[in-house]
Amino acid sequence: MASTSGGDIWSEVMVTEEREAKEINVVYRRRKPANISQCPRANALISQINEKNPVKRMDSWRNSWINRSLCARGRKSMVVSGVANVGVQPIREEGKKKSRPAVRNNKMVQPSPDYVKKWVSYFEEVDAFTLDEESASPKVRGRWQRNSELPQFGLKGNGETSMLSIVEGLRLSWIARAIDEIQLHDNEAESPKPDSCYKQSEMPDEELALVPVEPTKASEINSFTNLLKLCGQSSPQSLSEVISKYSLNKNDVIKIGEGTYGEAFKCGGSVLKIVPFGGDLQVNGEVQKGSAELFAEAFLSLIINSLRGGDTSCRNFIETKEIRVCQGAYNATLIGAWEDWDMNHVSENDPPTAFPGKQCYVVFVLAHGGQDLESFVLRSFEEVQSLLIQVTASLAIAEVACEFEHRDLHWGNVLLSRDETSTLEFSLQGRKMWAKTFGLSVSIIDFTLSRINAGDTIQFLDLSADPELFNGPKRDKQSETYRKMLEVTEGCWEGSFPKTNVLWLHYLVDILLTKKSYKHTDKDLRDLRSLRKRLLSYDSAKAAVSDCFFNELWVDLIEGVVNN
Ligand SMILES: Nc1ncnc2c1ncn2[C@@H]1O[C@H](COP(=O)(O)OP(=O)(O)OP(=O)(O)O)[C@@H](O)[C@H]1O
Repeated sequence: MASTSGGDIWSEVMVTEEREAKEINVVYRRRKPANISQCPRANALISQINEKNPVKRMDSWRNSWINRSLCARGRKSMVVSGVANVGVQPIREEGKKKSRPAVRNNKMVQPSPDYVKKWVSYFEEVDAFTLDEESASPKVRGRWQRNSELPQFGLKGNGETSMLSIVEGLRLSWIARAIDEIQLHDNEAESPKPDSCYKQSEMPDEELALVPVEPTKASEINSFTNLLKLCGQSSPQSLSEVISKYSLNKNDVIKIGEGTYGEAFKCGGSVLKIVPFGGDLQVNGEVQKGSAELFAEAFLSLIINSLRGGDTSCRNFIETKEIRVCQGAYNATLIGAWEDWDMNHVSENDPPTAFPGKQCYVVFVLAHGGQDLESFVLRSFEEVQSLLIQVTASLAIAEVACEFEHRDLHWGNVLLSRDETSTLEFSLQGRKMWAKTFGLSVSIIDFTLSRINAGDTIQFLDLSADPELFNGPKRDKQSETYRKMLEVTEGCWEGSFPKTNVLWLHYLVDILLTKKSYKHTDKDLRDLRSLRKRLLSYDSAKAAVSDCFFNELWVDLIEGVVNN
Protein backbone atom coordinates (compact mmCIF):
# COMPACT_ATOMS: atom_id res chain seq x y z
CA MET A 1 0.00 0.00 0.00
CA ALA A 2 1.25 3.44 -0.81
CA SER A 3 2.39 5.41 2.17
CA THR A 4 0.09 8.31 2.85
CA SER A 5 2.34 9.60 5.52
CA GLY A 6 5.70 9.89 3.88
CA GLY A 7 6.25 13.15 5.68
CA ASP A 8 5.55 11.51 9.04
CA ILE A 9 8.06 8.80 8.40
CA TRP A 10 10.67 11.39 7.58
CA SER A 11 9.71 13.31 10.70
CA GLU A 12 10.45 10.17 12.69
CA VAL A 13 13.80 10.05 11.00
CA MET A 14 14.45 13.61 12.11
CA VAL A 15 13.63 12.71 15.72
CA THR A 16 15.95 9.74 15.51
CA GLU A 17 18.56 12.01 14.04
CA GLU A 18 18.38 14.39 16.96
CA ARG A 19 18.81 11.50 19.34
CA GLU A 20 21.80 10.25 17.44
CA ALA A 21 23.31 13.62 16.74
CA LYS A 22 26.00 13.20 19.33
CA GLU A 23 27.28 10.00 17.78
CA ILE A 24 27.12 11.42 14.30
CA ASN A 25 29.13 14.41 15.36
CA VAL A 26 31.94 12.12 16.35
CA VAL A 27 32.40 11.29 12.71
CA TYR A 28 31.08 14.37 10.95
CA ARG A 29 32.26 17.00 13.34
CA ARG A 30 30.86 20.38 12.59
CA ARG A 31 33.08 23.34 13.00
CA LYS A 32 31.95 25.54 15.81
CA PRO A 33 30.51 28.78 14.54
CA ALA A 34 32.60 31.73 15.51
CA ASN A 35 30.95 34.43 17.51
CA ILE A 36 28.98 36.44 15.00
CA SER A 37 30.13 39.64 16.63
CA GLN A 38 33.58 38.80 15.34
CA CYS A 39 32.29 39.15 11.79
CA PRO A 40 31.54 42.84 11.22
CA ARG A 41 30.96 42.31 7.51
CA ALA A 42 28.35 39.67 8.23
CA ASN A 43 26.67 41.82 10.85
CA ALA A 44 26.50 44.76 8.50
CA LEU A 45 24.97 42.65 5.75
CA ILE A 46 22.45 41.03 8.01
CA SER A 47 21.28 44.36 9.42
CA GLN A 48 21.10 45.83 5.96
CA ILE A 49 19.02 42.99 4.57
CA ASN A 50 16.80 42.72 7.64
CA GLU A 51 16.10 46.42 7.52
CA LYS A 52 15.10 46.22 3.90
CA ASN A 53 13.13 43.02 4.24
CA PRO A 54 12.07 42.25 7.80
CA VAL A 55 10.15 39.15 6.71
CA LYS A 56 13.16 37.42 5.25
CA ARG A 57 15.50 37.43 8.19
CA MET A 58 18.99 36.52 7.22
CA ASP A 59 20.03 35.23 10.63
CA SER A 60 17.42 32.49 10.43
CA TRP A 61 19.12 31.21 7.29
CA ARG A 62 22.58 31.10 8.65
CA ASN A 63 23.72 27.73 9.91
CA SER A 64 27.24 28.64 10.70
CA TRP A 65 29.71 31.34 10.15
CA ILE A 66 33.36 30.74 9.82
CA ASN A 67 35.90 33.50 9.69
CA ARG A 68 38.03 33.27 6.67
CA SER A 69 40.12 35.40 4.42
CA LEU A 70 38.87 36.18 0.97
CA CYS A 71 41.43 35.37 -1.61
CA ALA A 72 41.01 33.80 -4.99
CA ARG A 73 41.61 33.96 -8.65
CA GLY A 74 39.71 35.74 -11.34
CA ARG A 75 36.87 33.92 -12.98
CA LYS A 76 34.92 34.09 -16.15
CA SER A 77 31.54 34.82 -17.57
CA MET A 78 28.54 32.67 -18.24
CA VAL A 79 26.74 32.09 -21.48
CA VAL A 80 23.08 32.88 -22.01
CA SER A 81 20.89 30.56 -24.00
CA GLY A 82 17.47 31.00 -25.56
CA VAL A 83 14.03 31.16 -24.00
CA ALA A 84 11.30 28.59 -24.27
CA ASN A 85 7.72 28.83 -23.06
CA VAL A 86 5.84 26.28 -21.06
CA GLY A 87 4.51 23.55 -23.26
CA VAL A 88 7.33 23.85 -25.72
CA GLN A 89 10.41 21.67 -25.57
CA PRO A 90 13.52 23.80 -25.67
CA ILE A 91 15.46 23.57 -28.88
CA ARG A 92 19.21 23.50 -28.59
CA GLU A 93 21.03 25.99 -30.69
CA GLU A 94 23.27 23.99 -32.90
CA GLY A 95 25.94 24.98 -35.30
CA LYS A 96 26.38 28.30 -33.60
CA LYS A 97 29.45 29.34 -31.71
CA LYS A 98 28.55 30.58 -28.28
CA SER A 99 30.37 33.44 -26.69
CA ARG A 100 33.77 32.48 -25.42
CA PRO A 101 34.58 33.23 -21.84
CA ALA A 102 37.13 35.84 -20.93
CA VAL A 103 40.68 34.80 -20.30
CA ARG A 104 41.14 33.95 -16.67
CA ASN A 105 43.48 36.13 -14.81
CA ASN A 106 45.51 34.11 -12.44
CA LYS A 107 46.30 36.60 -9.78
CA MET A 108 44.90 36.68 -6.29
CA VAL A 109 41.89 38.92 -6.01
CA GLN A 110 40.79 40.71 -2.89
CA PRO A 111 37.10 41.50 -3.30
CA SER A 112 36.16 45.02 -2.37
CA PRO A 113 34.39 45.39 0.98
CA ASP A 114 31.24 46.55 -0.78
CA TYR A 115 31.24 43.62 -3.15
CA VAL A 116 28.59 41.51 -1.46
CA LYS A 117 26.49 44.54 -0.52
CA LYS A 118 26.41 45.58 -4.15
CA TRP A 119 24.98 42.28 -5.22
CA VAL A 120 22.53 42.00 -2.40
CA SER A 121 20.96 45.26 -3.49
CA TYR A 122 21.20 44.20 -7.14
CA PHE A 123 19.13 41.08 -6.80
CA GLU A 124 16.68 42.62 -4.40
CA GLU A 125 15.39 44.54 -7.40
CA VAL A 126 14.46 41.34 -9.09
CA ASP A 127 11.58 39.02 -8.44
CA ALA A 128 13.81 36.01 -8.56
CA PHE A 129 11.08 33.50 -9.01
CA THR A 130 8.99 34.81 -11.85
CA LEU A 131 11.65 34.59 -14.47
CA ASP A 132 11.42 33.90 -18.12
CA GLU A 133 14.98 33.39 -19.21
CA GLU A 134 17.44 30.62 -18.66
CA SER A 135 21.17 30.59 -18.99
CA ALA A 136 23.46 27.78 -19.93
CA SER A 137 26.06 26.35 -17.66
CA PRO A 138 28.22 29.08 -16.22
CA LYS A 139 31.87 28.98 -17.03
CA VAL A 140 32.97 29.06 -13.48
CA ARG A 141 36.59 29.00 -12.56
CA GLY A 142 38.01 29.33 -9.13
CA ARG A 143 40.27 27.85 -6.59
CA TRP A 144 39.22 24.82 -4.66
CA GLN A 145 39.63 25.69 -1.06
CA ARG A 146 39.91 23.93 2.19
CA ASN A 147 39.86 25.40 5.62
CA SER A 148 43.55 24.63 5.68
CA GLU A 149 46.10 24.54 2.94
CA LEU A 150 46.53 21.36 0.99
CA PRO A 151 47.89 18.94 1.89
CA GLN A 152 47.53 19.21 5.65
CA PHE A 153 45.52 16.30 6.84
CA GLY A 154 46.37 16.46 10.53
CA LEU A 155 45.13 12.96 10.91
CA LYS A 156 47.11 11.61 13.75
CA GLY A 157 48.24 12.43 17.21
CA ASN A 158 45.75 15.15 18.08
CA GLY A 159 42.80 12.91 18.79
CA GLU A 160 40.53 15.01 16.61
CA THR A 161 38.03 13.88 14.05
CA SER A 162 39.78 13.87 10.74
CA MET A 163 39.41 13.34 7.06
CA LEU A 164 40.52 9.81 7.74
CA SER A 165 37.72 9.22 10.22
CA ILE A 166 35.02 10.37 7.86
CA VAL A 167 36.52 8.20 5.19
CA GLU A 168 36.55 5.30 7.58
CA GLY A 169 33.02 6.20 8.63
CA LEU A 170 32.01 5.91 5.02
CA ARG A 171 33.74 2.55 4.80
CA LEU A 172 36.06 3.63 2.05
CA SER A 173 38.90 1.47 3.08
CA TRP A 174 40.89 1.96 -0.09
CA ILE A 175 40.59 5.73 0.08
CA ALA A 176 41.35 5.56 3.77
CA ARG A 177 44.53 3.66 2.95
CA ALA A 178 45.47 6.25 0.34
CA ILE A 179 44.85 9.11 2.76
CA ASP A 180 46.80 7.25 5.39
CA GLU A 181 49.73 6.89 3.04
CA ILE A 182 49.47 10.54 2.11
CA GLN A 183 49.54 11.50 5.75
CA LEU A 184 52.55 9.36 6.43
CA HIS A 185 54.18 10.97 3.49
CA ASP A 186 53.31 14.45 4.67
CA ASN A 187 54.77 13.70 8.06
CA GLU A 188 58.15 13.05 6.57
CA ALA A 189 60.51 15.86 7.33
CA GLU A 190 61.78 16.18 3.78
CA SER A 191 59.74 16.96 0.72
CA PRO A 192 58.64 13.87 -1.12
CA LYS A 193 61.00 12.54 -3.65
CA PRO A 194 60.15 13.62 -7.16
CA ASP A 195 59.63 10.08 -8.36
CA SER A 196 56.01 10.74 -9.21
CA CYS A 197 56.65 13.68 -11.45
CA TYR A 198 57.15 12.56 -14.96
CA LYS A 199 57.96 13.95 -18.31
CA GLN A 200 56.86 12.19 -21.43
CA SER A 201 59.26 11.69 -24.28
CA GLU A 202 58.28 13.13 -27.63
CA MET A 203 57.07 9.74 -28.83
CA PRO A 204 53.48 9.19 -29.94
CA ASP A 205 50.98 8.45 -27.20
CA GLU A 206 51.01 4.70 -27.85
CA GLU A 207 54.73 4.62 -27.14
CA LEU A 208 54.77 6.49 -23.88
CA ALA A 209 58.07 6.67 -22.13
CA LEU A 210 57.65 8.51 -18.87
CA VAL A 211 60.86 9.76 -17.37
CA PRO A 212 61.28 11.55 -14.06
CA VAL A 213 61.92 15.28 -14.13
CA GLU A 214 63.21 17.64 -11.47
CA PRO A 215 60.48 19.19 -9.36
CA THR A 216 59.85 22.88 -9.89
CA LYS A 217 57.95 23.54 -6.68
CA ALA A 218 57.84 21.30 -3.63
CA SER A 219 54.15 22.03 -2.95
CA GLU A 220 53.19 21.12 -6.51
CA ILE A 221 55.06 17.89 -6.29
CA ASN A 222 53.42 17.15 -2.98
CA SER A 223 49.93 17.74 -4.35
CA PHE A 224 50.74 15.73 -7.45
CA THR A 225 52.01 12.86 -5.32
CA ASN A 226 48.87 12.99 -3.19
CA LEU A 227 46.68 12.98 -6.26
CA LEU A 228 48.47 9.89 -7.56
CA LYS A 229 48.07 8.17 -4.22
CA LEU A 230 44.40 9.02 -4.04
CA CYS A 231 44.05 7.34 -7.42
CA GLY A 232 46.10 4.35 -6.26
CA GLN A 233 48.91 5.05 -8.72
CA SER A 234 52.64 5.44 -8.41
CA SER A 235 52.97 7.11 -11.81
CA PRO A 236 50.67 8.47 -14.53
CA GLN A 237 49.25 6.28 -17.28
CA SER A 238 48.64 7.11 -20.91
CA LEU A 239 45.12 8.06 -22.01
CA SER A 240 45.24 5.06 -24.38
CA GLU A 241 45.70 2.70 -21.47
CA VAL A 242 42.60 3.99 -19.74
CA ILE A 243 40.56 3.94 -22.93
CA SER A 244 41.56 0.37 -23.75
CA LYS A 245 40.45 -0.73 -20.28
CA TYR A 246 36.91 0.42 -21.03
CA SER A 247 36.64 -0.27 -24.74
CA LEU A 248 38.65 -2.29 -27.22
CA ASN A 249 36.82 -0.79 -30.17
CA LYS A 250 37.96 2.67 -31.27
CA ASN A 251 34.53 3.33 -32.79
CA ASP A 252 33.08 2.93 -29.34
CA VAL A 253 34.71 6.15 -28.17
CA ILE A 254 32.31 9.04 -28.73
CA LYS A 255 32.44 12.55 -27.33
CA ILE A 256 29.16 13.25 -25.51
CA GLY A 257 29.67 16.58 -23.82
CA GLU A 258 32.01 19.33 -22.84
CA GLY A 259 32.49 21.74 -19.97
CA THR A 260 34.82 24.60 -19.28
CA TYR A 261 37.57 22.22 -18.31
CA GLY A 262 36.34 18.75 -19.01
CA GLU A 263 35.74 16.88 -22.24
CA ALA A 264 33.36 13.95 -21.75
CA PHE A 265 33.69 10.83 -23.90
CA LYS A 266 31.50 7.76 -23.87
CA CYS A 267 33.84 4.79 -23.81
CA GLY A 268 32.10 1.44 -23.88
CA GLY A 269 29.50 1.64 -21.11
CA SER A 270 31.38 4.32 -19.18
CA VAL A 271 32.07 8.01 -19.47
CA LEU A 272 35.59 9.42 -19.29
CA LYS A 273 35.69 13.03 -18.20
CA ILE A 274 39.15 14.26 -19.08
CA VAL A 275 40.42 17.37 -17.30
CA PRO A 276 43.89 18.70 -18.16
CA PHE A 277 45.88 20.14 -15.28
CA GLY A 278 49.18 21.59 -14.28
CA GLY A 279 50.36 22.59 -17.77
CA ASP A 280 51.40 25.93 -19.20
CA LEU A 281 49.08 25.77 -22.20
CA GLN A 282 45.89 27.78 -21.74
CA VAL A 283 42.84 25.58 -22.26
CA ASN A 284 39.69 27.21 -23.61
CA GLY A 285 41.13 30.55 -22.62
CA GLU A 286 41.78 29.43 -19.07
CA VAL A 287 44.87 28.76 -17.02
CA GLN A 288 44.86 25.05 -16.23
CA LYS A 289 43.81 23.82 -12.81
CA GLY A 290 46.56 22.71 -10.45
CA SER A 291 47.15 19.35 -8.77
CA ALA A 292 45.71 20.58 -5.47
CA GLU A 293 42.46 21.64 -7.13
CA LEU A 294 42.14 18.32 -8.91
CA PHE A 295 42.96 16.48 -5.69
CA ALA A 296 40.12 18.31 -3.95
CA GLU A 297 37.67 17.65 -6.78
CA ALA A 298 38.66 13.99 -6.92
CA PHE A 299 38.40 13.64 -3.17
CA LEU A 300 34.96 15.24 -3.10
CA SER A 301 33.78 12.97 -5.94
CA LEU A 302 34.93 9.91 -4.02
CA ILE A 303 33.23 10.98 -0.80
CA ILE A 304 30.00 11.67 -2.67
CA ASN A 305 30.40 8.38 -4.50
CA SER A 306 30.57 6.60 -1.17
CA LEU A 307 27.02 7.73 -0.38
CA ARG A 308 25.84 5.26 -3.02
CA GLY A 309 26.47 2.33 -0.70
CA GLY A 310 26.81 1.67 3.00
CA ASP A 311 24.23 3.14 5.32
CA THR A 312 23.15 5.93 3.04
CA SER A 313 22.06 4.05 -0.08
CA CYS A 314 21.80 7.13 -2.21
CA ARG A 315 22.35 6.28 -5.85
CA ASN A 316 21.54 9.57 -7.52
CA PHE A 317 25.02 11.00 -7.44
CA ILE A 318 26.84 9.83 -10.51
CA GLU A 319 28.91 6.74 -9.90
CA THR A 320 32.63 7.42 -10.03
CA LYS A 321 34.12 4.09 -11.09
CA GLU A 322 37.69 5.22 -10.70
CA ILE A 323 39.90 8.25 -11.14
CA ARG A 324 43.14 8.05 -13.09
CA VAL A 325 46.05 10.42 -13.50
CA CYS A 326 47.25 10.37 -17.12
CA GLN A 327 49.96 12.00 -19.12
CA GLY A 328 50.65 12.44 -22.82
CA ALA A 329 49.16 14.02 -25.90
CA TYR A 330 45.57 13.24 -26.91
CA ASN A 331 45.60 10.10 -29.01
CA ALA A 332 44.07 9.70 -32.47
CA THR A 333 40.92 8.02 -31.14
CA LEU A 334 40.09 10.91 -28.83
CA ILE A 335 40.94 13.51 -31.43
CA GLY A 336 38.70 11.74 -33.96
CA ALA A 337 35.83 11.65 -31.46
CA TRP A 338 36.40 15.31 -30.60
CA GLU A 339 36.31 16.31 -34.28
CA ASP A 340 33.12 14.33 -34.91
CA TRP A 341 31.43 16.22 -32.08
CA ASP A 342 32.75 19.51 -33.41
CA MET A 343 31.27 18.75 -36.84
CA ASN A 344 27.86 18.08 -35.34
CA HIS A 345 27.68 20.53 -32.47
CA VAL A 346 30.43 23.12 -33.05
CA SER A 347 32.57 22.90 -29.95
CA GLU A 348 33.12 25.89 -27.71
CA ASN A 349 36.39 24.36 -26.58
CA ASP A 350 39.84 24.49 -28.14
CA PRO A 351 40.81 21.45 -30.23
CA PRO A 352 42.80 19.08 -28.02
CA THR A 353 45.50 18.69 -30.66
CA ALA A 354 47.76 21.30 -29.06
CA PHE A 355 48.43 19.35 -25.86
CA PRO A 356 52.14 18.55 -25.52
CA GLY A 357 53.47 15.12 -24.64
CA LYS A 358 54.08 16.13 -21.04
CA GLN A 359 50.47 17.28 -20.47
CA CYS A 360 48.80 15.73 -17.42
CA TYR A 361 45.09 14.98 -17.00
CA VAL A 362 42.76 13.65 -14.39
CA VAL A 363 40.36 11.17 -15.96
CA PHE A 364 37.14 10.70 -14.02
CA VAL A 365 35.70 7.34 -15.05
CA LEU A 366 31.96 7.72 -14.50
CA ALA A 367 28.84 5.71 -15.12
CA HIS A 368 26.81 6.95 -18.07
CA GLY A 369 24.06 9.06 -16.54
CA GLY A 370 21.96 9.65 -19.65
CA GLN A 371 20.81 12.93 -21.16
CA ASP A 372 20.71 16.21 -19.31
CA LEU A 373 17.36 17.66 -18.22
CA GLU A 374 17.71 20.41 -20.78
CA SER A 375 17.50 18.01 -23.71
CA PHE A 376 15.61 15.09 -22.18
CA VAL A 377 11.98 14.77 -23.29
CA LEU A 378 9.86 14.12 -20.21
CA ARG A 379 6.76 12.04 -20.93
CA SER A 380 4.53 12.49 -17.92
CA PHE A 381 3.94 14.31 -14.66
CA GLU A 382 4.92 11.09 -12.90
CA GLU A 383 8.41 11.51 -14.35
CA VAL A 384 8.47 15.08 -13.03
CA GLN A 385 7.52 13.82 -9.57
CA SER A 386 10.14 11.10 -9.83
CA LEU A 387 12.85 13.58 -10.78
CA LEU A 388 12.01 15.86 -7.88
CA ILE A 389 11.79 13.21 -5.19
CA GLN A 390 15.07 11.65 -6.28
CA VAL A 391 16.96 14.94 -6.35
CA THR A 392 15.44 16.16 -3.06
CA ALA A 393 16.01 12.92 -1.17
CA SER A 394 19.58 12.53 -2.37
CA LEU A 395 20.43 16.12 -1.44
CA ALA A 396 18.84 15.52 1.97
CA ILE A 397 20.94 12.43 2.55
CA ALA A 398 24.14 14.14 1.43
CA GLU A 399 23.37 17.12 3.64
CA VAL A 400 23.10 14.86 6.67
CA ALA A 401 26.10 12.74 5.74
CA CYS A 402 28.61 15.48 4.96
CA GLU A 403 26.88 18.88 4.89
CA PHE A 404 26.87 18.59 1.12
CA GLU A 405 25.72 21.51 -0.98
CA HIS A 406 25.84 21.12 -4.76
CA ARG A 407 25.69 24.86 -5.47
CA ASP A 408 25.35 24.45 -9.25
CA LEU A 409 22.39 22.18 -9.93
CA HIS A 410 21.27 23.68 -13.22
CA TRP A 411 19.49 21.60 -15.84
CA GLY A 412 22.77 20.59 -17.49
CA ASN A 413 23.89 18.87 -14.30
CA VAL A 414 20.83 16.66 -13.84
CA LEU A 415 21.12 13.62 -16.10
CA LEU A 416 18.14 11.42 -16.88
CA SER A 417 17.61 7.98 -18.38
CA ARG A 418 14.92 5.32 -18.27
CA ASP A 419 15.13 1.83 -16.86
CA GLU A 420 12.85 -0.96 -15.72
CA THR A 421 12.90 -0.15 -12.03
CA SER A 422 9.81 1.13 -10.27
CA THR A 423 11.28 2.07 -6.89
CA LEU A 424 14.55 3.36 -5.51
CA GLU A 425 15.85 2.87 -2.00
CA PHE A 426 16.98 5.79 0.11
CA SER A 427 18.39 5.51 3.56
CA LEU A 428 18.81 8.30 6.04
CA GLN A 429 20.65 7.29 9.19
CA GLY A 430 19.69 3.69 8.88
CA ARG A 431 16.00 4.26 8.03
CA LYS A 432 15.17 2.77 4.66
CA MET A 433 12.64 4.39 2.36
CA TRP A 434 11.59 3.59 -1.18
CA ALA A 435 10.48 6.18 -3.67
CA LYS A 436 8.45 5.51 -6.80
CA THR A 437 10.59 6.22 -9.84
CA PHE A 438 8.16 5.51 -12.70
CA GLY A 439 11.15 4.09 -14.54
CA LEU A 440 13.13 7.33 -14.46
CA SER A 441 16.74 7.28 -13.31
CA VAL A 442 18.34 10.54 -12.11
CA SER A 443 22.07 11.23 -11.86
CA ILE A 444 23.53 14.40 -10.41
CA ILE A 445 26.89 15.42 -11.88
CA ASP A 446 29.53 18.14 -11.69
CA PHE A 447 30.70 18.85 -8.17
CA THR A 448 33.00 21.67 -9.23
CA LEU A 449 31.24 24.28 -7.06
CA SER A 450 30.16 21.88 -4.34
CA ARG A 451 30.92 21.99 -0.66
CA ILE A 452 31.35 19.14 1.80
CA ASN A 453 32.47 18.82 5.37
CA ALA A 454 34.84 15.88 5.53
CA GLY A 455 35.58 15.82 9.24
CA ASP A 456 38.23 18.39 9.95
CA THR A 457 38.37 19.47 6.36
CA ILE A 458 35.87 21.56 4.47
CA GLN A 459 36.09 21.36 0.69
CA PHE A 460 34.55 24.31 -1.07
CA LEU A 461 35.08 26.72 -3.91
CA ASP A 462 35.32 30.41 -3.15
CA LEU A 463 32.65 31.72 -5.49
CA SER A 464 33.30 35.28 -4.38
CA ALA A 465 36.38 35.06 -6.54
CA ASP A 466 34.14 35.17 -9.58
CA PRO A 467 32.06 38.33 -9.61
CA GLU A 468 30.87 37.36 -13.09
CA LEU A 469 28.97 34.46 -11.58
CA PHE A 470 26.64 36.92 -9.87
CA ASN A 471 26.53 39.25 -12.81
CA GLY A 472 24.25 37.22 -15.06
CA PRO A 473 21.17 38.75 -16.63
CA LYS A 474 18.31 39.94 -14.51
CA ARG A 475 15.27 37.68 -14.58
CA ASP A 476 17.44 34.78 -15.65
CA LYS A 477 16.49 32.01 -13.23
CA GLN A 478 19.92 30.42 -13.07
CA SER A 479 21.68 33.75 -12.58
CA GLU A 480 19.18 34.68 -9.92
CA THR A 481 19.89 31.44 -8.12
CA TYR A 482 23.60 32.27 -7.86
CA ARG A 483 22.65 35.68 -6.50
CA LYS A 484 20.26 34.07 -4.03
CA MET A 485 23.11 31.81 -2.90
CA LEU A 486 25.21 34.89 -2.32
CA GLU A 487 22.44 36.37 -0.23
CA VAL A 488 22.13 33.19 1.82
CA THR A 489 25.85 32.68 2.33
CA GLU A 490 26.67 36.37 2.59
CA GLY A 491 29.79 35.53 0.64
CA CYS A 492 31.02 33.01 3.19
CA TRP A 493 31.31 30.02 0.87
CA GLU A 494 33.12 27.93 3.43
CA GLY A 495 30.10 27.90 5.73
CA SER A 496 27.30 25.35 5.80
CA PHE A 497 24.15 26.72 4.16
CA PRO A 498 21.87 23.84 3.13
CA LYS A 499 19.41 26.47 2.00
CA THR A 500 21.49 26.64 -1.19
CA ASN A 501 20.23 23.14 -2.01
CA VAL A 502 16.67 24.40 -1.61
CA LEU A 503 17.40 27.29 -3.95
CA TRP A 504 18.41 24.82 -6.64
CA LEU A 505 15.32 22.71 -5.95
CA HIS A 506 13.28 25.84 -6.41
CA TYR A 507 15.14 26.50 -9.64
CA LEU A 508 14.41 22.96 -10.88
CA VAL A 509 10.69 23.26 -10.09
CA ASP A 510 10.65 26.54 -11.92
CA ILE A 511 12.35 24.96 -14.92
CA LEU A 512 9.82 22.13 -14.88
CA LEU A 513 6.99 24.68 -14.86
CA THR A 514 8.36 27.04 -17.45
CA LYS A 515 10.74 25.22 -19.75
CA LYS A 516 9.63 21.64 -20.06
CA SER A 517 6.54 20.00 -21.48
CA TYR A 518 4.94 16.70 -20.48
CA LYS A 519 1.48 15.26 -20.14
CA HIS A 520 -0.19 16.92 -17.19
CA THR A 521 -3.51 17.94 -15.72
CA ASP A 522 -4.37 21.36 -14.34
CA LYS A 523 -4.11 19.91 -10.86
CA ASP A 524 -0.58 18.67 -11.59
CA LEU A 525 0.57 22.18 -12.42
CA ARG A 526 -1.23 23.60 -9.41
CA ASP A 527 0.55 21.09 -7.18
CA LEU A 528 3.89 21.99 -8.71
CA ARG A 529 3.26 25.70 -8.25
CA SER A 530 2.31 25.09 -4.62
CA LEU A 531 5.52 23.14 -4.11
CA ARG A 532 7.50 25.99 -5.63
CA LYS A 533 5.91 28.38 -3.17
CA ARG A 534 6.39 26.11 -0.14
CA LEU A 535 10.03 25.47 -1.00
CA LEU A 536 10.80 29.07 -0.12
CA SER A 537 10.04 28.28 3.50
CA TYR A 538 12.47 25.38 3.83
CA ASP A 539 16.02 25.80 5.05
CA SER A 540 17.36 22.52 3.77
CA ALA A 541 16.64 19.65 1.40
CA LYS A 542 16.23 17.56 4.53
CA ALA A 543 13.27 19.74 5.48
CA ALA A 544 11.94 19.86 1.93
CA VAL A 545 11.84 16.10 1.56
CA SER A 546 8.98 15.98 4.07
CA ASP A 547 6.83 18.20 1.86
CA CYS A 548 3.35 16.83 1.15
CA PHE A 549 4.10 16.92 -2.59
CA PHE A 550 6.17 13.78 -2.03
CA ASN A 551 3.76 11.94 0.27
CA GLU A 552 2.20 9.68 -2.30
CA LEU A 553 5.57 8.96 -3.90
CA TRP A 554 6.89 7.00 -0.94
CA VAL A 555 6.00 3.33 -1.03
CA ASP A 556 6.00 0.60 1.56
CA LEU A 557 7.92 -2.43 0.44
CA ILE A 558 6.93 -5.72 2.00
CA GLU A 559 9.28 -8.53 1.17
CA GLY A 560 10.33 -6.83 -2.01
CA VAL A 561 6.79 -6.40 -3.34
CA VAL A 562 5.60 -2.93 -4.18
CA ASN A 563 2.10 -2.36 -2.92
CA ASN A 564 0.65 0.84 -4.12
N1 LIG B 1 28.50 10.68 -16.42
C1 LIG B 1 28.03 11.31 -17.47
N2 LIG B 1 27.09 10.74 -18.25
C2 LIG B 1 26.62 11.37 -19.35
N3 LIG B 1 27.03 12.58 -19.74
C3 LIG B 1 27.97 13.21 -19.00
C4 LIG B 1 28.51 12.62 -17.84
N4 LIG B 1 29.41 13.47 -17.30
C5 LIG B 1 29.43 14.53 -18.09
N5 LIG B 1 28.58 14.40 -19.13
C6 LIG B 1 28.33 15.35 -20.19
O1 LIG B 1 29.45 16.20 -20.31
C7 LIG B 1 29.09 17.56 -20.02
C8 LIG B 1 30.23 18.23 -19.28
O2 LIG B 1 30.41 17.59 -18.03
P1 LIG B 1 30.64 18.43 -16.71
O3 LIG B 1 29.52 19.41 -16.54
O4 LIG B 1 30.85 17.47 -15.60
O5 LIG B 1 32.01 19.16 -17.09
P2 LIG B 1 32.67 20.43 -16.43
O6 LIG B 1 33.94 20.73 -17.15
O7 LIG B 1 32.75 20.22 -14.96
O8 LIG B 1 31.59 21.53 -16.75
P3 LIG B 1 31.47 23.01 -16.17
O9 LIG B 1 31.75 23.90 -17.32
O10 LIG B 1 30.01 23.08 -15.71
O11 LIG B 1 32.46 23.11 -15.05
C9 LIG B 1 27.78 17.46 -19.23
O12 LIG B 1 26.97 18.60 -19.40
C10 LIG B 1 27.13 16.22 -19.83
O13 LIG B 1 26.46 16.54 -21.03
